[in-house]
Amino acid sequence: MANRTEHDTMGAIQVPADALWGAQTERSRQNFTIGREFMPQAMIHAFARLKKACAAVNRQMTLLDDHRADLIIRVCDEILNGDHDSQFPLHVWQTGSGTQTNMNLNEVIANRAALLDGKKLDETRPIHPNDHVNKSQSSNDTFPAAMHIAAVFQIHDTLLPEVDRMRLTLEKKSREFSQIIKIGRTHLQDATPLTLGQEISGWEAMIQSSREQILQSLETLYPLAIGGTAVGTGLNAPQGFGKAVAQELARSTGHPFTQMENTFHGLTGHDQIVFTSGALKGLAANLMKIANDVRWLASGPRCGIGELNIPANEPGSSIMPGKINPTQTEAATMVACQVMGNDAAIGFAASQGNFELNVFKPVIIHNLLQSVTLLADTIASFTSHCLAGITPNIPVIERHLKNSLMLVTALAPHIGYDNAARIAKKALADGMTLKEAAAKLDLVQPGQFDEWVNPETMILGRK
Ligand SMILES: O=C(O)C[C@H](O)C(=O)O
Repeated sequence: MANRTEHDTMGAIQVPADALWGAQTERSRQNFTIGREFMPQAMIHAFARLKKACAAVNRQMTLLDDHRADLIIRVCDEILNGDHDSQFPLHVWQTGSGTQTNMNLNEVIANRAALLDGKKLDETRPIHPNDHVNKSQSSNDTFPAAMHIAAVFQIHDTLLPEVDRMRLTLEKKSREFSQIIKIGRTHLQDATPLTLGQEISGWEAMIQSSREQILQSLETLYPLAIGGTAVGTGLNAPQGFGKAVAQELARSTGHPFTQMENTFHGLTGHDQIVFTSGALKGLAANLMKIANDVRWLASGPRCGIGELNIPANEPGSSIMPGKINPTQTEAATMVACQVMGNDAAIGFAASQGNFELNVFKPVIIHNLLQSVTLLADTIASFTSHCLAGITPNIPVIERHLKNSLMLVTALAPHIGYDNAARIAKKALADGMTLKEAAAKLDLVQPGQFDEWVNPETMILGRK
């Protein structure tokens, strides 16, 4: 493969001839071949938005001439358009400040700008990666700002629409099944009845609650560290630079970005991402619980609980003919485990770093964005391929309801807890119905029993 020679302050280095990146990216590419995780595209695009806003503000503050600012902005638009996705080859496992990814952006923008300006990739570029593209900036304030921007976009554009769709699907199912009375279960034991609609309304409310918690977390992400430069003081950036860049981003993206009140905090602490990951963990916990309930209620088809039918999407077994498995719930619960693991890694990483800088930034944003993507995708899949197709298995639901011993609870106000317990125990021990046991013990006459033990009057009016 043909190479060209590029230079940085360390000296010369060979770079693939047509690569838009330069010497510093190439050094990272060679020095950090760790794992298979690359800097997420959402981060690259967030950086492009940020560099574009920085160029606009540098121009307003007369630090960049029109020609250079226009070129930088044009390249950022091309990056956002996906034209240069292959030019960002760096791994997550690199310097903890993300400097090499910041320089990857600076170099690609400078080199592509040279081509747009009619020059060659031969270092005669009109734009310098550090002096112009990185003007008034450091990795230490741009990388954390890009982390927040990437998280906001990814949550807003991919996760929230799927969360909404799942909630609406559950709401529809809850309404559809509002008249189906079934037995409740607590501690995995028979309990008093409720409707299937009420049971699903609990799941719907859990998803709504997660949605609200995620929206609260977005509020913590809008403030950006930009303007703090190397240690938070803003050295080499003009007064008001960070505020103006945040305003420009708010104008161009429609998200209410601001400059963080304390930029020292923005560089050295990532509690906002810990908080956001906590909200995602809450969603993962709710997803785990709902998917588990669905697969238990659908267990069988002959030897399980069997109260729900779920869509038969694919053969479940390579050896057992005709077997159908609850595969969507398995994917969803695996994702929930991964999100909880990511949350633990984010918590550890955010608690680290010394003095003015947290140097665990790439691992923090890699884990957060992976959680968002996995949750968005699995929720979409679980909703379309499972939840939307759930139907009740009425004969099984009715059989379980009639068999349940805990309908006896309705007798307690009439004959007392102790007598009601005697009826339940006798019915269980002698294999008879509650009604038969009540008559045998001479505690409740059959007519009274039918009047008092009526599942329809035991579900109250809620939802
Ligand atoms: O890359 C920078 O702008 C700063 C770097 O992370 C450092 O603090 O050494």
